[in-house]
Amino acid sequence: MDFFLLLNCFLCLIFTLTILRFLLPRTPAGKLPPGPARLPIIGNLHNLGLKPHISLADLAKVHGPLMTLKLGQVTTIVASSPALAKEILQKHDKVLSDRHGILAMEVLDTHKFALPLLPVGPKWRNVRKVCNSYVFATQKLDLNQGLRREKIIEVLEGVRRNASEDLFVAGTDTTASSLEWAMAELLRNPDKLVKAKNELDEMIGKGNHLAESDIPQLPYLRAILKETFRLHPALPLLLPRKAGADVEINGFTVPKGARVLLNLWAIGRDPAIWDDPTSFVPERFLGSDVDAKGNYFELVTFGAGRRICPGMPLALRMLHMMLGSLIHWFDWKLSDGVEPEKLDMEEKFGIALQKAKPLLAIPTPI
Ligand code: HEM
Repeated sequence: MDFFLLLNCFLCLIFTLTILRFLLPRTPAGKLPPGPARLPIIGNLHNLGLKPHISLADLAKVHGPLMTLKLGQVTTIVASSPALAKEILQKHDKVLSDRHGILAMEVLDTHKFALPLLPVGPKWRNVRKVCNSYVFATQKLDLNQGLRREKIIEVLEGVRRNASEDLFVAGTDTTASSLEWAMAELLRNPDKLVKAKNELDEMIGKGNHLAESDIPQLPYLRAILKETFRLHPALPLLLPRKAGADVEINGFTVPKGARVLLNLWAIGRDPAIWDDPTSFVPERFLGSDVDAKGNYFELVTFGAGRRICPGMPLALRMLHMMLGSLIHWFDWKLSDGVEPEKLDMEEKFGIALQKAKPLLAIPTPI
C-alpha cells in the first residue's frame, strides 16, 4: 500500500471518530438524571427557547425535578425543588461552588476580575472577604445609610418634578428589575397597594421620610418583596454552578465538570409548595419565618452557601427603601388608562428577568 493511501485511510478514520464522538452519547461514570432526547451536536439547546426558565419548568414536569440536558457539549443538570436546592446549595455546596468561565470574557482577560466568575480559590476567597467585611457588612452599611437616604430623596424629587408624566420605572440589573416587578404587581393589585400605603402611614406618618431602621416595623412591605421574589426571581436559574467532582444526589450522578442550574422560577410557582401559586398574595408571608436570605430553600432568590449573593444586604435595604418611599410619597396609576387586571406581565429573559414591556405608571405627589 503506498504512503498516500495509508495517510488517506488514517485521515478518514480520524474524521469518522470525530463525527462519532459528537453523535454518540458518551457513557458517564454513574447514572445521570433522566432528561429529554437530544440532537447531535446541539444536544438540547433547541429545547430552551426564548424563556429557558419556563421551558425547563415544563420539561421538569415530564422528566422530574432533577434532569440532565446537553447544552451543546456541556452536560447540564437542572434541579427544580426545594429539597434539591438544599442538596446543591447546602449539602454539596463545597463541590458545587465553581463557575464555568465565559469565553468572551476570558479572551478579553476580564474574567479575572469578575467575582461571579472567579473559581473557588484564594483570589475568590479574598474578594469575598473584602465584600463581607468592608463593603456589605451591617456596620459599614449602617455607617453609609445617610448617603443612600440622600440619593432616595433626590430620586423622589426627580419623580415629583416629572409627576403626571409617564415615569419609566425600568432597569437592567437585578435590583432595578425587582423594583419594577414589585411596582407592577402592586399596580395590578390596587387593594395590596392600599394596604402597603396604610401600613406606611401608620408606622412612618405622612410627610416623614422612611429610614432603614424602620424596615423591621413594616411586615407588609417585607411580605410584598418576598412575594415579588417568589414570582419574579431576578436570576431565575441562579448563576450556573460547576461540579468540581462527581456528586451523588438522589441516586443519580452529577458528573465532574457539569453545569448545575437551579430553577428558582419553577420552585416559586410549584402548586405542591404554594397555594394559588400564580396569584400575588403577600399575606402568605405574614406570620411566617420564611425569608429570602438563603435559609429557606423554597425561596433562595439570592442563592445560598458559600456563593450566596454578597450584595444581598445592600439590595434588600435599597429595595425596601425605594419601594416604601415610592408608595409613601405618591399615588400611582397606570398610564394610558390601562385597567389593572389587563397590565401586561410578559417576561423577557436576559441578564436579569425583566418585564418585556417596561412599566409605565403615573405618580401624583400626596
Ligand atoms: C435583587 C437583587 C439581587 C439578586 C436577586 C441577586 C441574586 C444573586 C444570585 C442568585 C447570585 C448567585 C448565588 C449563588 O450562586 O448561589 C448572586 C451572586 C452575586 N451577586 Fe447578586 N443579586 C442581587 C443584587 C446584587 C447587588 C446589589 C450586588 C452588588 C452590589 C450583587 C453582587 C453579586 C456578586 C458579586 C455575586 C457573585 C458572588 C460569587 O460568585 O461568589 N448582587 N446574586
